[in-house]
Amino acid sequence: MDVRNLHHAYGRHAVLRGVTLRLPPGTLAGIVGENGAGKTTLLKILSGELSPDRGTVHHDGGFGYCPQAATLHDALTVRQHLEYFKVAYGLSDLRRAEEVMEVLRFSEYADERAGVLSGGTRQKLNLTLALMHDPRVLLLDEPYQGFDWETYQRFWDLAARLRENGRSVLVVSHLAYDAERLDVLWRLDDGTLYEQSTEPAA
Ligand SMILES: Nc1ncnc2c1ncn2[C@@H]1O[C@H](COP(=O)(O)OP(=O)(O)OP(=O)(O)O)[C@@H](O)[C@H]1O
Repeated sequence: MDVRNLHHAYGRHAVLRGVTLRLPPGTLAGIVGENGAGKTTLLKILSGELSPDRGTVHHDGGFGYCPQAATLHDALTVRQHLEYFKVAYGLSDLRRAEEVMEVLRFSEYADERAGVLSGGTRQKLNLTLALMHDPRVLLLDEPYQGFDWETYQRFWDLAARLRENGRSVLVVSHLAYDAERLDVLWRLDDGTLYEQSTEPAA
């Protein structure tokens, strides 16, 4: 994914003022920024949901987008969500979805309706839906929100595996999480990205 000089404003409020980044295959990258810094705006532009005022986004091949607010249908079960997305993605089976569910340990919820799931389990489903077609580029907005510690660790194992398989993963969060797991970390501040060290603090 190659992103050049993105600018975006809501009315007179300039949120992005020249964002440039490159995500080569096999990269695990992070963007942190305070509330309102423009992280979601940037992800919406990268995913194509929003057109930038200026700048370009190039990527070759499919991508998965895990938005901050889970877009689930409360009346449908977990399995029905998977079947729906299987058709939408044109997949022949649910093998990959089942693998992700195993890793995140929520296979036993397959027949539960989304409306009765806990926040963390909803987020697991949200993540599975973004990953089940094995996209080349993954855009994840606060992906571990509501996860307990063990699930949080499993999330990072999953991200590391994707990276080993040549996928590009971009994790966006307001927290300066475990930076040493990342190849590159940027801070979004005042509409621009600043590269941060990923070395553990001494
Ligand atoms: N549709 C919109 N119309 C007008 N202003 C908006 C709109 N969406 C976002 N904004 C404003 O743009 C700024 C950036 O919002 P954005 O949601 O991208 O930030 P964020 O970094 O994702 O924040 P958070 O960490 O709180 O989720 C905020 O000041 C927000 O109020």
